[in-house]
Amino acid sequence: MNHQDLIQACQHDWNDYTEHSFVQQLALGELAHSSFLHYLKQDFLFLKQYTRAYALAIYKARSLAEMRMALPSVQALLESEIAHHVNYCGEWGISEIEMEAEPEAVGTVAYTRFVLDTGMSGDVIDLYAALAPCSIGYAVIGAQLSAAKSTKFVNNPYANWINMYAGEEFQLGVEKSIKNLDTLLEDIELSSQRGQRLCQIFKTATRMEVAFWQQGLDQTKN
Ligand SMILES: Cc1ncc(CO)c(N)n1
Ligand SMILES: Cc1ncsc1CCO
Repeated sequence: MNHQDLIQACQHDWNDYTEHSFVQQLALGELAHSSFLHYLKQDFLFLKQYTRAYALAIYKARSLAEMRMALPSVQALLESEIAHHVNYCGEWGISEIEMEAEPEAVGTVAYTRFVLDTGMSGDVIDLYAALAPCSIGYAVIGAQLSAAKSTKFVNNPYANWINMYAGEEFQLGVEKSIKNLDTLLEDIELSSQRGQRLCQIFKTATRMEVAFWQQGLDQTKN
């Protein structure tokens, strides 16, 4: 099996995730500031836990080659993506210290602890199945938004966000992660118990992504 099988096994949830109303409104620059700000602060907290999960992938690795697989992601998260969120929040008048002091929303706790628990109680492939919707989904969303004629890049306060996920650094990083995931999945039969379990994990994380967007939208104040 490969990563496409994981997506196809939850195609409906996958579409809800990658075409969510939060994303559509963001592309048009019509998303409420209150929604985006809540999302951005929660996503910062999400990324801290998510980086711990990538570090767990090094701990759970069975070989040096597998240990090396996770390192670029840890680095990209700490030095690039989280830094981007901190800068972004800075522009909106919020400091890193304030962001770290923000309480985690229930959807943030649920998603990150699901990923960490899957990795703690399972093996390294279970962990990668739980990590995968995050990186693959945002790469799909970034590419879709940057290709769509309807996306606004001028007078859109969220243009930076789109450019980051559509940008080469993120896209190439995810391409590499997908190659690694496909290597790990190569010898697993989709219809086997193991294959079905991985589909289940991937689907749960995808549903958590839908809830994460919704958590932002629910903060809409006019
Ligand atoms: C919730 C969530 N999923 C995926 C990404 C992509 O890294 C992110 N920043 N946040
Ligand atoms: C930077 C980054 N963000 C989520 S995953 C990842 C590493 C590439 O998969």
